[in-house]
Amino acid sequence: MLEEDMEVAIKVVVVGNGAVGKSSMIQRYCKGVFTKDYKKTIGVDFLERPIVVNDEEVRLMLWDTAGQEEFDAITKAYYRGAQACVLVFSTTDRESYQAISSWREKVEVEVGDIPTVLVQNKIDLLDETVIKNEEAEGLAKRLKLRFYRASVKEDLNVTEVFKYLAEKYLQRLKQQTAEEPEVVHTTSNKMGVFTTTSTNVSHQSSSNGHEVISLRPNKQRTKKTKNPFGSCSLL
Ligand SMILES: Nc1nc2c(ncn2[C@@H]2O[C@H](COP(=O)(O)OP(=O)(O)OP(=O)(O)O)[C@@H](O)[C@H]2O)c(=O)[nH]1
Repeated sequence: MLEEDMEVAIKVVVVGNGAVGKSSMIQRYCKGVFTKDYKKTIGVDFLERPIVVNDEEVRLMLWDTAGQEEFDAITKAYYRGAQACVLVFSTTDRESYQAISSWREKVEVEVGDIPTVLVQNKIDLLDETVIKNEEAEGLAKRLKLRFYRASVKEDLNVTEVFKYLAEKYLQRLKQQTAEEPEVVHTTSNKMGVFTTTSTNVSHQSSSNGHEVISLRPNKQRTKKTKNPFGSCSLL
């Protein structure tokens, strides 16, 4: 167990070329909806969803970054403090597949090696695929990443992606805590990107610079989480 009665918040960045389905994935996961309209993300959006992983309460904070290079300067700033990453490409867009390594580098430069997953979205459009299965699997192997084929439209494998990342993150966190229990200390200003105003928040940083935001229990909030989408909010 992590510290009892603490809730861990994990900042997850979702990155990849424009129109691969990043916003749709986050909307699907946090709100349970899918829209056919394409609305280009300007800069960064953010939604959250609480989940329970191995009996731990975890709050996933999902950062939706713009895929267009014109927004690179803005989005890079938001990678800082990220604790997990989803790299997305589309079944019908070869360029988005070819760009994956460079997206990974952009994130790594800012935050180092964090739990990361590779997602091929839009597999409902497999008839129109421009990427062979072996190619996608080869990429995952080269990058040493868990690989999911998903369809946000059909709600295939979306939950699994985020569950995997949360598990992987908690696993690393426990390893670090077990190896170096004395280095968990409180910081006050590192996580400026989290705009929560709760007085029950404490920020912690572990030895490798990964950030842990622990939210002390807020009875009102934890009691009304029966609907997993109920407490999603767009900031
Ligand atoms: N067929 C199909 N279409 C999808 C799927 N996921 C997303 N789309 C569509 O793809 C288009 C782009 O989706 P977005 O979620 O806006 O893409 P994005 O990656 O956030 O794009 P940027 O904001 O430009 O970075 C929209 O028209 C979505 O409806 C899917 O699984 N299958």
